[in-house]
Amino acid sequence: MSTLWVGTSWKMTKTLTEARAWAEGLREHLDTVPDGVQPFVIPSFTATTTVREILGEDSPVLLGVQNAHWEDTGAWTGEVSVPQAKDAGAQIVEIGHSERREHFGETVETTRLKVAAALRHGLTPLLCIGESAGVKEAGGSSAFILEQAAGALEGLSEEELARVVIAYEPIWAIGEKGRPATTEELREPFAALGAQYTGRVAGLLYGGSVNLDNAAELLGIEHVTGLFVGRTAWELEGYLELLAIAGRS
Ligand SMILES: O=C[C@H](O)COP(=O)(O)O
Repeated sequence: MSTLWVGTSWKMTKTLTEARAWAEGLREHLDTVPDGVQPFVIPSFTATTTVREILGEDSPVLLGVQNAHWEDTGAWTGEVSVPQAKDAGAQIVEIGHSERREHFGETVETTRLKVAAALRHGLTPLLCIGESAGVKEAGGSSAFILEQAAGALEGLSEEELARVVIAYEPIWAIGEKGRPATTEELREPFAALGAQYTGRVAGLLYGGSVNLDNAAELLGIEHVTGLFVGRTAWELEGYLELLAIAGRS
């Protein structure tokens, strides 16, 4: 059985006090992380080093950042580079989340550059893809996400591809304004992604309104090898329960 990845991005939430409490709580419960489950947490940049220090250097919990620039250094005010993220303790770089595509001009081209930068520095790119409600209604979900993925992963060798994690997060299913996807709705896009990427990438995750009631069912969809979670995992209890659910899947 392949590893099940179960992780959370905190998006733009949590003070350092809150980040500390969550990370310390997780550290205390590490013995409950089931075998075969790969936990990861992606805090705001401000909490990266704090969470790294609390979890420790050799933690089984992987640590990520929510974005990083494709250049290693330079005059890019407001940006953080992959080497800087690595220096702060990150092992994963989240790339292309729909909120970044919508609000911050992320494109297929910038996701490609960022995937390459993460790989160049030995970090795991967590590439997010997902279609809008309009694309879904027009019947174009699978073609759209395959194009996003192919564009971002263009030119990679099989060895490099094997280090990439893909998270399929339909925009219509994400966040407060989203609605949970049904397993029926997800079967076709995952079949399309699976046909291309199962066995070639490190993980094929689902994200978007994952909760304690739908997590097991989502993990049962063919080709799904993990969950990428927002709100449900922001409370540590929710995250621990998701890890336990994955352990039973
Ligand atoms: O990064 C996580 C996803 O955007 C999902 O967020 P959500 O679980 O709150 O819908």
